[in-house]
Amino acid sequence: MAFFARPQSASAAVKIVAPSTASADPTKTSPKKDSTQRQCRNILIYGSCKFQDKGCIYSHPPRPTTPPSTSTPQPETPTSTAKLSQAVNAPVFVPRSSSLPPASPTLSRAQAQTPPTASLSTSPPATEYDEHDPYDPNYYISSDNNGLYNMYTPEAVVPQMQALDVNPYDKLYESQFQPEYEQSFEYYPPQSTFIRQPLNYHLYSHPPPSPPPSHFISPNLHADLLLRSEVVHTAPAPGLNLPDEIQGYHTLVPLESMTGERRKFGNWYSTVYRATGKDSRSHVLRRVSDFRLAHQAAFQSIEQWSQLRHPNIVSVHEAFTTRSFGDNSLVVAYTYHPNAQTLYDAHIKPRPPTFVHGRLQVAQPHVPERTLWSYIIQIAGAMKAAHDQGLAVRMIDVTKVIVTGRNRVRISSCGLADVLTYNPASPGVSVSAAQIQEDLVMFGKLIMALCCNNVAATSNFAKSLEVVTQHYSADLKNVALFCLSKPGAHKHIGQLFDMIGSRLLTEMDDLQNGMDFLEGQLLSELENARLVRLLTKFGFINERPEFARDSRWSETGDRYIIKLFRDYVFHQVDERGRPVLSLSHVLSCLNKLDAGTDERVMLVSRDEQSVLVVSYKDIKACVSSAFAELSQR
Ligand SMILES: Nc1ncnc2c1ncn2[C@@H]1O[C@H](COP(=O)(O)OP(=O)(O)OP(=O)(O)O)[C@@H](O)[C@H]1O
Repeated sequence: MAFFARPQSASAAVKIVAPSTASADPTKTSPKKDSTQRQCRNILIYGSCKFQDKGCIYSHPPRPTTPPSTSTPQPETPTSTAKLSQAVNAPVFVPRSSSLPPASPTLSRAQAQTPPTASLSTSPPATEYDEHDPYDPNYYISSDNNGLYNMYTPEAVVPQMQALDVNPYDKLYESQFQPEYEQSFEYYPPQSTFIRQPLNYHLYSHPPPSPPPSHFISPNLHADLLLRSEVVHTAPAPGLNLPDEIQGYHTLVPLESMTGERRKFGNWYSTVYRATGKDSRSHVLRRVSDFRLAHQAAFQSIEQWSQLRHPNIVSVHEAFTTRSFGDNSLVVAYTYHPNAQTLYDAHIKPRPPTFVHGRLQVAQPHVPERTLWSYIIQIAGAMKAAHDQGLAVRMIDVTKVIVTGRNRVRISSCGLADVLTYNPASPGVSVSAAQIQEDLVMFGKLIMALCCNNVAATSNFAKSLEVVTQHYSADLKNVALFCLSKPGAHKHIGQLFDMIGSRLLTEMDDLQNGMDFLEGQLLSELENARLVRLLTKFGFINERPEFARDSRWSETGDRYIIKLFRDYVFHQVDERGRPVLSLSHVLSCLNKLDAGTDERVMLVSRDEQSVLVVSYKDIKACVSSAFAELSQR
């Protein structure tokens, strides 16, 4: 016999509690007690009973005029329909946070609340049992039918549980506990007694049959982002004798080797440092040593560059002079892009020979054309933005364009050349036509250098053009030739976009695909913070040592629900008793809990004596109220 406790509210939760053997249900009384209602066996066997008038306690119906029928008597008409229909509306669990008192999940309290009319003793008579397939624990294991699993959604589970008082164990129970006297006679209608269910582990919701969605970003992206965040924390090598602080920037770390071969920046040497600014963020300081600023007006261009924001230009913040390095230095501060490398380092720098297909090879692979087009479009876009603002880039070089992500390039060191080559004779920052043309030529040289893997590609122009023709499309060659062609009054960067029309579309497609990919990756991590918060709450609430002896804390009300839910999420076993270690199941349960969905879940106590059907919404209320209670203590 099982009970559906009468609801005290309109809660959606249904409580199903296993019966106590000490139940007072009249249907479970010993069969001996109603023996006077039963027909005497002697009547059946011999046709009469010689003890009929001498105290036989069984009933002795008058002799029939016709022989008694040998057919099996019809079972009692079940009166369960009405009772079951009441049980349908029998929710009981009310979260503690609600105004009504919670239903106790403990057996005794549940029994106290249980109206006899909702009893599962209204189960169909035994004759109906035979229509059911016998319980086969391996049935679900061997089946790969997806629809089968769908049957065990929480919605489907409740009615199934109610119908589950039919199983072959009934017979076992009967054979063990019915007196032999009654066992040998099928004449007597079987008693409606509760049969203890073996716990059906199949009724736990299974993980989805389809492969679970990924809950984490791809390992490559993860490694890339991790590296970037790690790089920010690298410490400077000792003994560099760098200033502790300059103009509010501190913790300087050089981003390039201070020794070995160094290229000149115009007539000067420059050194790039990472430094932490007043805003606690990392910045790049490009220092030009031994530069004496003659005119403060030279900083005007820096002002203008600092207002230009473009995705392919490293943002300029400020410029100043300093003697902190022991000389007269000019410093320009830029945005820091962790783990960036120059185009030179990425594609041109000679690499040590490597084994390819078992052979030692030194050949530098050519930059793929698609990548080159992407670079060209990005740099051209940056140049156009600068030119439109009346600024010339003046430093378009493979060592001054940095790669800051997958195929993502930015022009670094903008504005520096303006300060270094400031001419007081032509004040103002308006860009001259010659500088614009100069930018285009520099751009042409950069394309040639990337195509030929050689910074000095244009010094042997004919040979370089041959390489370009051999490895790249005519469109690419035309773009390089256009940039390197003679300056003209009407030659400008906008014309380049007219030449590469369809390539722009390809680049746009790639960009959007990249965005889709990143959004997908973001989506997979979207819930993680919420789940950590939830798990933290569980950690705070479950099994607190100071309440270990306080059964009111852990074994009743909200905390009990949380405890059972914790078991449901983490401590499930499969039908063979093996732990279910499905991350997908954990994440899906926790997500539903955090969302507080109306979906119901079946929680089973550890002793398998109580079953609660509770919605995630209710469990969420339990967690909130238990946590609130904790935080108020
Ligand atoms: N804004 C930036 N964010 C992060 N790293 C940068 C930034 N600007 C430059 N770097 C890095 O600093 C290092 C030095 O840059 P630099 O422009 O000096 O290149 P270089 O190849 O050393 O040229 P040069 O020999 O002229 O100094 C490079 O590794 C580059 O990737």
